[in-house]
Amino acid sequence: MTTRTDTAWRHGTPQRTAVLLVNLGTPDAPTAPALRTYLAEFLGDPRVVEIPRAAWLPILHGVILRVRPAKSAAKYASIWTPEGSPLAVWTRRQTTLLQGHLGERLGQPEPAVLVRYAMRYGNPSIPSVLDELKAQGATRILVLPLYPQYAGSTTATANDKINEWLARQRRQPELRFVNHYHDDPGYIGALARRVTDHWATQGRGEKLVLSFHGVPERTLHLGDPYHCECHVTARLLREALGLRPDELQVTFQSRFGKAKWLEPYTEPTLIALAQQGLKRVDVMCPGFTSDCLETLEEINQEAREAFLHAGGQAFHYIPCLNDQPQWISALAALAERHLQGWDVRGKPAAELNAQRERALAMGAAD
Ligand SMILES: C=CC1=C(C)c2cc3[nH]c(cc4nc(cc5[nH]c(cc1n2)c(C)c5CCC(=O)O)C(CCC(=O)O)=C4C)c(C)c3C=C
Ligand SMILES: [Fe+2]
Ligand SMILES: [Fe+2]
Repeated sequence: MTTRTDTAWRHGTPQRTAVLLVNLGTPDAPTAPALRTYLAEFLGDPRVVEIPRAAWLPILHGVILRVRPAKSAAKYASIWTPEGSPLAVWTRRQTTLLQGHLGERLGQPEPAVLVRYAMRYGNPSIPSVLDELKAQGATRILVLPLYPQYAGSTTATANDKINEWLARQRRQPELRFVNHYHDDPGYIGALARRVTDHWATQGRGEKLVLSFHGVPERTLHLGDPYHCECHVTARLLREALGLRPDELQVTFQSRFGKAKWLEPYTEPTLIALAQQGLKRVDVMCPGFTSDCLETLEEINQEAREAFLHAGGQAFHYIPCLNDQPQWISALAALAERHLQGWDVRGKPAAELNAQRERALAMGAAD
């Protein structure tokens, strides 16, 4: 329902631009009750589990939410930090760094562009952050998901949540959505730098495995571009590193449920490589822009153990982009390119206000 009164902005309010970083979200604590709340929201999303509600909700509430929270909580406990869940810690840090970077690049001490983050599931929620941005006078919002590859189960559902909020506003901000940046040279360059920095200090493995989060294979046939975008990222990264096709392999992790997901699966591939005599593997997860449960526990703990148990001798995990300076620069450049049409660059807030006041004085605007 539309809000009856909507007086966040008065006549003559200057344009204020914001960048909203959107990430998946994470539980508030590594405990079974916190996991139950988080998983109920996440797995109750029809964009994530595309099974008719009448069939899925009894399974979710009857079986999954009874068993999975405690198991997942134990996994989260193994990666939790004093500052909280790694996904939340890195997302906060990326937000702070991007705010500094954009302020600096746009040449203003007082940020003309506000940078905030919101989580699709859990906290801070998308509607709460949008309310806050609106109250701070953000009349234009650039939505930048922290997912380089587009998927219905990540990018689209975040956009849906934003549009749900928009539908409740009497006076709507202008919105712009970045769909994907899987082939962005800044993103690819930051990934390549991550790998070459690792090789410079740790030497190089016989193969570089790129493990992306999986999705049901069915979504590929239904037209979701995710699979293709993961492969484009991998090819561009391979070219940037000057590797032969056989020196790099794409795999998909985190299968959920019984259906077929994108193949090849990460852990069985690593086991097969070890069994074929591969001694050292380097593993990286380019689809995750922050280290999180799926990289720190599933890859760096579980997959490592499986590879070593199958006869591999060295497993090198290359961390996600996190707060790497090249990555923050790439994000800033990406945001700036999308902000260009909004004419923010080089126009400090003070100048925009002065322009507005001149126009008002001349009676050219209300
Ligand atoms: C990066 C892209 C991601 C896609 C695509 C994605 C699809 C997807 N995920 C699930 C189920 C789960 N994922 C879980 C954790 C999780 N997933 C992503 C990213 C993508 N998921 C991240 C970054 C994380 C980690 C969050 C963190 O807190 O660190 C979980 C929760 C953990 C668990 O209980 O295993 C589930 C469940 C499905 C079903 C799906 C596509 C349909
Ligand atoms: Fe996931
Ligand atoms: Fe997982």
